[in-house]
Amino acid sequence: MTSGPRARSRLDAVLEHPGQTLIGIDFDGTLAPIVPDPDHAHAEPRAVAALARLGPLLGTVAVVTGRPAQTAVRLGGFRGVAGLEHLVVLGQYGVERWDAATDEFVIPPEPDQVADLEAEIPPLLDRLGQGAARVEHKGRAVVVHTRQLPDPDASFDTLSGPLTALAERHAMVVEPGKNVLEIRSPGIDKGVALRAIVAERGARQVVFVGDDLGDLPAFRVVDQLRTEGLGGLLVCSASHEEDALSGLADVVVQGPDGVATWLEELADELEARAARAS
Ligand SMILES: O=P(O)(O)OC[C@H]1O[C@H](O[C@H]2O[C@H](CO)[C@@H](O)[C@H](O)[C@H]2O)[C@H](O)[C@@H](O)[C@@H]1O
Repeated sequence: MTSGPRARSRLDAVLEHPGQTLIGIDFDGTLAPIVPDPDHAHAEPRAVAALARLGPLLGTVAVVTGRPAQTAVRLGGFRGVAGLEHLVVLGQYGVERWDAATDEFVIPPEPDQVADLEAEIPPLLDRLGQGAARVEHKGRAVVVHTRQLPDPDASFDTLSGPLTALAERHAMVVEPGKNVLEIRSPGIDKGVALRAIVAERGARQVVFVGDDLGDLPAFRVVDQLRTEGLGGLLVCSASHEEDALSGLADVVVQGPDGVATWLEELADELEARAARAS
């Protein structure tokens, strides 16, 4: 399940105090396999089933994603799953929230500057010869996808500078990801979101599972929380596309399939301990 004695002792702390543990998990590339069309992504069923086993055993299970909360709930199929009655989904990097317990969404109003910025994107893409790039509208953010273009990496490089300049003119920032450039408001990221829910839940152990650059702030916060006396375990969903997280992680698994297996093994071990204790 883990690699090395340090990772093992960090996992042991989780196993010994599951009720004080919060697990935060990313969606795309971690719970859901990467697919060309973002509307066709779906959570790996084995991973959802494993989370449903972990739900009653852990203090908190939270999906922390760049997706709008409503999209993540729909694509994840999280509503009404036995075992996930207390799941929390933090969407748009923590700006939005869904609580399974109440089935309520908290979705703040969209920033005014998004519509103005969006209007400038199609002519900019055309000028750069990238008019076929897919534009994903997320209400409070806009994502330009290059995965479906003939040369995704070259298109990403072509668009990176001009989209960053456009974002800056509208007081927004660019969040790069796997063949995506996402333009959104500054001020909140997955680290801020994770720290807030850890404090809200009074968690003493934090596990975070992620795969992409947008997960780095959460990885850094877990590191900081360790220096503040909490337990922390970092799991990387590795891929050939992004390597920024693997060197920081305690556990490296191969993509959403590996994540699902790791979650199943965690559930197996926690259920075995609970059975021994009863
Ligand atoms: O925080 P996450 O849950 O990882 O969401 C981040 C972005 O993920 C989505 O894009 C990624 O997944 C797509 C579907 O598999 C894929 O086509 C794309 O290339 C990936 O980068 C999503 O579309 C974005 O809105 C999210 O910001």
